[in-house]
Amino acid sequence: MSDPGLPIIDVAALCSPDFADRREVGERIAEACGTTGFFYITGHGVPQEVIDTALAEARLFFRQPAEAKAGAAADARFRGWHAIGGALMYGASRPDFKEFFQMGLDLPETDPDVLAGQPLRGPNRWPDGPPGFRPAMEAYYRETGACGARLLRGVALALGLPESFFDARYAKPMQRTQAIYYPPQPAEMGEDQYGVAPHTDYGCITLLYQDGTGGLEAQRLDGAWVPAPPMAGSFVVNVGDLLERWSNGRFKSTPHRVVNRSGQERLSIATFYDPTYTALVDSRELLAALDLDDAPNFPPIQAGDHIQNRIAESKRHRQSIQATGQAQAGGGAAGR
Ligand SMILES: O=C(O)CCC(=O)C(=O)O
Ligand SMILES: [Fe+2]
Repeated sequence: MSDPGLPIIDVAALCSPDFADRREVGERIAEACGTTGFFYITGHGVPQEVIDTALAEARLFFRQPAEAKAGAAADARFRGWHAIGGALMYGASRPDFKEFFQMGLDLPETDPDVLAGQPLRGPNRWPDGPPGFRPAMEAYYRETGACGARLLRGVALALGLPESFFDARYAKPMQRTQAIYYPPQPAEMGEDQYGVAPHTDYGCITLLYQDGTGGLEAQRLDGAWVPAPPMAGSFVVNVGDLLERWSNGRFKSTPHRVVNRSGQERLSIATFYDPTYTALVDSRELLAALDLDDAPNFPPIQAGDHIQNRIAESKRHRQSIQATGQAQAGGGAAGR
């Protein structure tokens, strides 16, 4: 296992009955989040079989012809399959060279939040095949969500907050789990063609499992881009915008990107583990809890509104690029 130069944290002790053990993990998380905002976790408790099965089934799903995948074409809530050309990061000049399948908290049409038209809420959308895809993705969603909840207890400790701080704010999480497929990228596409253009994640924390291909890069505080290569059995975790806001800027939402220069296909599965839509992200809570006089660096915002705003921003950007004829691929919907 080569040293990726980013912190590797064994988080198994977050489940220890001994508070001192849990606090020690919190300290390591504080160190990582306060610097790169990008780290690897081991001892995460997600069974390897669940990960391997989800990767294998996702690979089978993506390798199908477009017509088969179109049966689960993304709806207005972003659930389902997004074809290539569907995502354009704010500031990028070309759509990301990737396709993806997104699922979230599976809510029936009769759910009060769905009835009220809360953005991104609703039932998942499934393709006809492969038959193992749905159960594999559902297991992955469940396990990585549980892992996200455990990890957030460590993040709370890292911020000097009660361990349970995030629990109530995740009663109905905006978890989005996304299988992402990067086709082999022809070299002639040039340097400004990204798998995912530089961006920060919109929510709190992201847990990412990547196959062995490589291509993910994170930006250090000094501006340098460093590789975050695959490390078998571990997740890459990064801080998103909402955690930066909640922490009043102590933890940074780290820019990252994917450049697939391998000549091979690449597969990853990201879980954006984000709060209830209506959870108020207010850094004054942290300042009060820690008895600090610092001024809040961000105005309070509803978690879902921030995520929705960033998706809308990315969509507007895509439309303006397409209007000026710069984009090489089109269709689908922007964002995640
Ligand atoms: O596929 C990856 O390695 C990263 C994907 C990513 O950063 C994203 O979708 O936000
Ligand atoms: Fe990302």
